[in-house]
Amino acid sequence: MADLPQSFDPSFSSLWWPRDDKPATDTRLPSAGPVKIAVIGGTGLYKIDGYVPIGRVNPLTPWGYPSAPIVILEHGGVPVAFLARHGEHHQIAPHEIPARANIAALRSLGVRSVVSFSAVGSLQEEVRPMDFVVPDQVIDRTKGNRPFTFFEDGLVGHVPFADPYDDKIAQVVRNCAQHMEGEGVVLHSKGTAVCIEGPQFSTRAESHMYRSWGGSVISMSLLPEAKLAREAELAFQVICMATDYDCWREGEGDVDVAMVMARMGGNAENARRLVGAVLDELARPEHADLVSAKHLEGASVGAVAFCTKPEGRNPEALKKAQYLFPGFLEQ
Ligand SMILES: CSC[C@H]1O[C@H](OP(=O)(O)O)[C@H](O)[C@@H]1O
Ligand SMILES: Nc1ncnc2[nH]cnc12
Repeated sequence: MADLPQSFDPSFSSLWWPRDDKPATDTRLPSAGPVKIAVIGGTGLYKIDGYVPIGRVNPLTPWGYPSAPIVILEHGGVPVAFLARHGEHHQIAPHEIPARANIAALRSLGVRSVVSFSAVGSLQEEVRPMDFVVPDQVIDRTKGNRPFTFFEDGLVGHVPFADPYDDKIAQVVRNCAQHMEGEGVVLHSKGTAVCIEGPQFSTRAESHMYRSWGGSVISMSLLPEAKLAREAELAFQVICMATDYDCWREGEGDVDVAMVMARMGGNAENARRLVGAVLDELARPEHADLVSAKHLEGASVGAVAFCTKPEGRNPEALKKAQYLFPGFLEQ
């Protein structure tokens, strides 16, 4: 059996077994302690340079397996978990992403802060392809087909979501990008993201409508990851990279996959450098509380405890929630 981190709850040890039932012999978990920081990579970001892979884990959560085995990377003694949102071969469509398993699996490893990465269309002239955007708002245009909450089936919880992303992580990203301005990194420090259902791109009428709503960028993967991270008390921020002007801009080709891939490829180096700089910064001791998401601790327990009375709580739903929060609402 693989070495487990000190903080790891042994009752979940059997979950550290790869999907194909092969022993996790390639898993050497970090000596530096629990893995607190994770990166979720989207289109075009399938690895992070400068980090050494030291293990792969594939936890079976009450919501199934994550999109891909989670790769544990290490750099300067700091462990980071990396998860490919669309699977290792980009074989999972946005509406098929097992977002609950992804977030739950990361949390089960000790992760408390997540930097997510998304390829997006630009809805504003000034957000040029290759620019980065750190959104502070999101408009949900998914169709309710995707699982978007951990609290259901006899356990109700309503967490605040007025500010869907984590401004403390966003500030770290902004500072890092500022230092990289002369090196071709252009970052817009705020913005409203629109998350559509996909997998088809938008119609021209929709694209114009999203612009009129004040949307800055558009993607298919910004939600429900963020909602679930909030419920799981993880500090979560998405970094977007514009790859196209969707289909609203006259004289510009309408978005297609080849365009997205080409622009991601063209700017992949900057994306990796930005993510690397953010991780290095987050690893500094002054960000220890942020990385541990101390500012979110207890929010979900409260959100449920005030809602569903003890006699109405479904034991099965409670057991699932206890995977996220061991001891959750135990009498
Ligand atoms: C391959 S184009 C559409 C695809 O790109 C974005 O992916 P991600 O956000 O994971 O980087 C978009 O959301 C779609 O999934
Ligand atoms: N125009 C677009 N719409 C939705 N998702 C995208 N990902 C990249 N470009 C996109």
